[in-house]
Amino acid sequence: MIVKRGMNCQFAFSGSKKDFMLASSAIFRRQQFLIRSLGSCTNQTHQKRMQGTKALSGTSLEPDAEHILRAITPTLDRNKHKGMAGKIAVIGGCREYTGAPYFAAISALKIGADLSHVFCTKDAAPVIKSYSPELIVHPVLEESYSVRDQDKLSISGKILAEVDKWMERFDCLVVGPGLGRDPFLLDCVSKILKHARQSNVPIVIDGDGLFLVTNSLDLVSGYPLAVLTPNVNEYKRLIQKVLNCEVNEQDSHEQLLALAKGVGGVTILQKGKSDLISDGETVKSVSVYGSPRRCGGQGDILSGSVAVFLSWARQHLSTAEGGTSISKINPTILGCIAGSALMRKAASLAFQNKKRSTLTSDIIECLGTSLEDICPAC
Ligand SMILES: NC(=O)C1=CN([C@@H]2O[C@H](COP(=O)(O)OP(=O)(O)OC[C@H]3O[C@@H](n4cnc5c(N)ncnc54)[C@H](OP(=O)(O)O)[C@@H]3O)[C@@H](O)[C@H]2O)[C@@H](O)CC1
Ligand SMILES: Nc1ncnc2c1ncn2[C@@H]1O[C@H](COP(=O)(O)OP(=O)(O)OP(=O)(O)O)[C@@H](O)[C@H]1O
Ligand SMILES: [Mg+2]
Repeated sequence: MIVKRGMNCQFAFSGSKKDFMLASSAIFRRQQFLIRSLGSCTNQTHQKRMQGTKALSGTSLEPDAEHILRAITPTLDRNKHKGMAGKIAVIGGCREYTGAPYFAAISALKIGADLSHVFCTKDAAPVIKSYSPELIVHPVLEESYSVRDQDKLSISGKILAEVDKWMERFDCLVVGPGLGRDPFLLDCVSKILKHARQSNVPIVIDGDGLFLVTNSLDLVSGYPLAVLTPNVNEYKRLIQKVLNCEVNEQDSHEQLLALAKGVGGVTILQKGKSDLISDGETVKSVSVYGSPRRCGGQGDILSGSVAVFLSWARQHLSTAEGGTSISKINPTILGCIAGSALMRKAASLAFQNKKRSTLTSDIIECLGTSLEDICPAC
């Protein structure tokens, strides 16, 4: 029996010494937990207050992501026509991977883009179409095994022409989810990247797209509308290639800044426990609590989300009258902050509902509610 005497927590205890130790250590742990919780509440309140004043000033590391989400998400207006809320294209999807391009493309729609295209290999297309009738799927890419050497030049020309027909209409490309690493296919995608760049179309590069650009940095170097979204492995490869050293976790901000500068000022979103974002000028961090589930495909949701928010940020900045509080921030950075914060909020919500069985599709189902919470549609 435990009797609590007053506030100083002394106990009358009947039982063995071992029982007493166990019980008191449990109480001690509970007390510590409460103290930590109080501390973190105070910290959070303090942090919120700080965010209110500093978040958008460019000096704060952790920006007010909700404010950014509210500012850049377009209103729903009956005068708008189809396409005005964003047209996104994902270049990815091969024999092995059909989930990744689907996750990226459907996430873009679930957040609020009007049209989402997927350019994938011929084998992957019927599979991706069967996941969703909402996606516009182009079975245009080819892998080496299906192309004779003598046909490569003409086929690559046809692929490029097919993508070019659409290029100028897209607000953003996502290149790489489930793309695979076939050399002929990657060669065609290099050409698509060059055309996108010539047309000033923003590009989010993820997954195997990062494998491609890490080996051919010229494809993105110096292009301010390029966003790279590396995971731990992809980041390591980029650091080795660009800075010729190993990842340094002690100086992670400085190293990310140097990496983004080293690739000519592209924006890099380094995914992890906290997401770190830099364009070579500034570093921002998104640490909104996400989910402890690490199922595959969450990076794909992120790349589709960043594509939408980056398009919306550009649209917002081009139409905003005078200086809004975020008008001086690079739209690629705004897109990354918004995409990362929403993805993490949705992951947290999905985990509350599904716990260990949380899957990527559960997180996608929470994207709408999570955005609605921050930024109601009406
Ligand atoms: N459903 C689908 O279609 C999906 C398809 N996807 C597509 O797959 C393609 C390849 O992408 P990727 O992410 O598997 O390749 P990459 O980063 O080289 O990792 C390879 C290996 O590295 C390891 N590893 C990974 N993270 C680590 C970490 N944090 N810390 C330590 N180790 C870590 C881990 O190896 P392991 O633990 O098994 O040794 C992992 O298996 C790409 O196109 C992508 O879009 C995915 O989007 C998922 C959903
Ligand atoms: N340790 C972590 N804690 C919380 N969130 C994390 C953690 N690691 C990654 N994330 C979040 O999960 C998302 C996907 O990151 P991840 O590193 O899993 O990408 P990925 O490996 O490219 O995923 P994919 O399986 O789609 O290829 C990011 O938004 C990131 O913020
Ligand atoms: Mg990935």
